[in-house]
Amino acid sequence: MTAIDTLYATILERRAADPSESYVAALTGKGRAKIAQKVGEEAVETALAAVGGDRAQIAAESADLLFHLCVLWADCDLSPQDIYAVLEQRQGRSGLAEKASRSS
Ligand SMILES: N=c1c2ncn([C@@H]3O[C@H](COP(=O)(O)OP(=O)(O)OP(=O)(O)O)[C@@H](O)[C@H]3O)c2ncn1[C@@H]1O[C@H](COP(=O)(O)O)[C@@H](O)[C@H]1O
Repeated sequence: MTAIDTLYATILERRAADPSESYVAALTGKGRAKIAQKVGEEAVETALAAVGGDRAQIAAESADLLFHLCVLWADCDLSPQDIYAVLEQRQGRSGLAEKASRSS
């Protein structure tokens, strides 16, 4: 099990928790648009940290991003395995071939 699988399992458990005791439950209760907004904010913070070049900050922002992405997947009824399956389908294919297939 990867750290993402473990985190995702925790998120599934916490979705139905008391929102006053659980960030996952509180954010989930605000709806998918709010979760998606948080993913966007954390992605920007990760990108800005990368430009700044502080490796510890990049790692911390990346962890925030992955966490919020997992909350979003859970809300969309997608599991990490669904994402891994897409990544595995792309394994061994050139990124340029992938790009060409998307634009055709
Ligand atoms: N990995 C995380 C994790 N990463 C980040 N965060 C929270 O994500 C929030 C987002 O950070 P921001 O700086 O954007 O803060 P904010 O101002 O509080 O956010 P908003 O008010 O805008 O929503 C912070 O409150 C962090 O604590 C996390 N909260 C929970 N987890 C994991 O989820 C598990 C369940 O958490 P609870 O649901 O709180 O029990 C925990 O045990 C952890 O394993």
